[in-house]
Amino acid sequence: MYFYSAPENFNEEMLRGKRVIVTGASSGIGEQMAYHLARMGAHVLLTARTEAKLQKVVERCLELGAASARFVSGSMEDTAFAEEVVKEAENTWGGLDMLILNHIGNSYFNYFDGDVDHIRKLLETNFLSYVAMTVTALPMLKESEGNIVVVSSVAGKAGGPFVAPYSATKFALDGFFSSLRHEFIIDNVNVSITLCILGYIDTDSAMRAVSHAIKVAPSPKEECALEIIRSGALRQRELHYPPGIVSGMLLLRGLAPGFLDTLIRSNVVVENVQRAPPPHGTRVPLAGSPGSGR
Ligand SMILES: NC(=O)C1=CN([C@@H]2O[C@H](COP(=O)(O)OP(=O)(O)OC[C@H]3O[C@@H](n4cnc5c(N)ncnc54)[C@H](OP(=O)(O)O)[C@@H]3O)[C@@H](O)[C@H]2O)C=CC1
Ligand SMILES: C[C@H](CCC(=O)NCCS(=O)(=O)O)[C@H]1CC[C@H]2[C@@H]3C(=O)C[C@@H]4C[C@H](O)CC[C@]4(C)[C@H]3CC[C@]12C
Repeated sequence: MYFYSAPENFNEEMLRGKRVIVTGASSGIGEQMAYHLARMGAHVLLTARTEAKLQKVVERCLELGAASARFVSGSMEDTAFAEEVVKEAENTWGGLDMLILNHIGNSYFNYFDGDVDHIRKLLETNFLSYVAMTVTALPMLKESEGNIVVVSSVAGKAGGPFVAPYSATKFALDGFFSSLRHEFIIDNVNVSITLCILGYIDTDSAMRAVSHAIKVAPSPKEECALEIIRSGALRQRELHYPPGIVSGMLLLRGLAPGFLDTLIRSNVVVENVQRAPPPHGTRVPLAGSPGSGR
């Protein structure tokens, strides 16, 4: 069986009255998802660290027609906070229909600097908190036959330069959630898992981090956010956005991985990626300098 009772066509009415958690909702794609869901008449529970931003997003959601909108602020570095957010949904709504896991912690677009603690911390934020929220939400999602939506990246399917810590956390999501999806199907658990494989999107933080060094044009965050909600509601296995570019990359990954690697590197202006000087006597460079042939 491919997937239980997946609807074929998306209709915004599908989200009316649904109870949805969106993480990383104070900016970027998460903020845009909150606005789409509000317009569709959903109940939204939003989370991120910055209370002042969340307050504004909640106000806008109410203006746009959300059935209800509230927020909980805190850091996903702490899995106890991740669980707390889901419990807030349980206490407020008594159930949950859709869990959208979207937040990421700060990282860098540069040569891997050898900082193992940064990877550990990023795994807590970008991966373990996703697992913790899923575990706590599962009884409610089973009850509602709901949806888990996991926002990932092409960097979680194919390695590229300068995103080693980030890429590791996104690959971890694929491994975990793809395995869990099998178990749900084997056990007839009617909870869908949608893994969203995104290319470069024009959010402020992504543009700040990479616009000086990436040759391809970013895709619009508003459309991206709508496609994520749509694919979750349709219970799709994976979303590829923007579709042509991402699906093409994944096809090449199977057919000609070496060629895909060359293509990925050719889209990066390596000269514009400045190697940060290591703090005095602490870090050893792990790769040759740009142009040294490594
Ligand atoms: N933009 C892009 O080009 C791409 C993005 N993606 C994926 O899309 C998703 C959204 O990315 P994007 O919108 O660009 O990112 P943004 O930086 O715009 O948003 C990140 C969100 O996460 C929150 N956040 C940051 N740190 C923490 C933390 N420690 N605990 C809890 N929340 C935190 C931020 O709010 P606050 O600071 O208030 O906590 C913010 O709401 C991510 O999963 C990303 O990997 C995938 C591919 C490409
Ligand atoms: C570097 C980003 C990590 C998140 C972050 O820390 N943002 C704040 C930076 S700021 O302090 O300056 O504001 C990455 C988040 C999304 C990444 C992009 C992505 O996932 C798609 C492409 C994957 C490819 O392998 C490399 C290029 C990407 C556009 C990639 C670039 C790094 C991110 C923007």
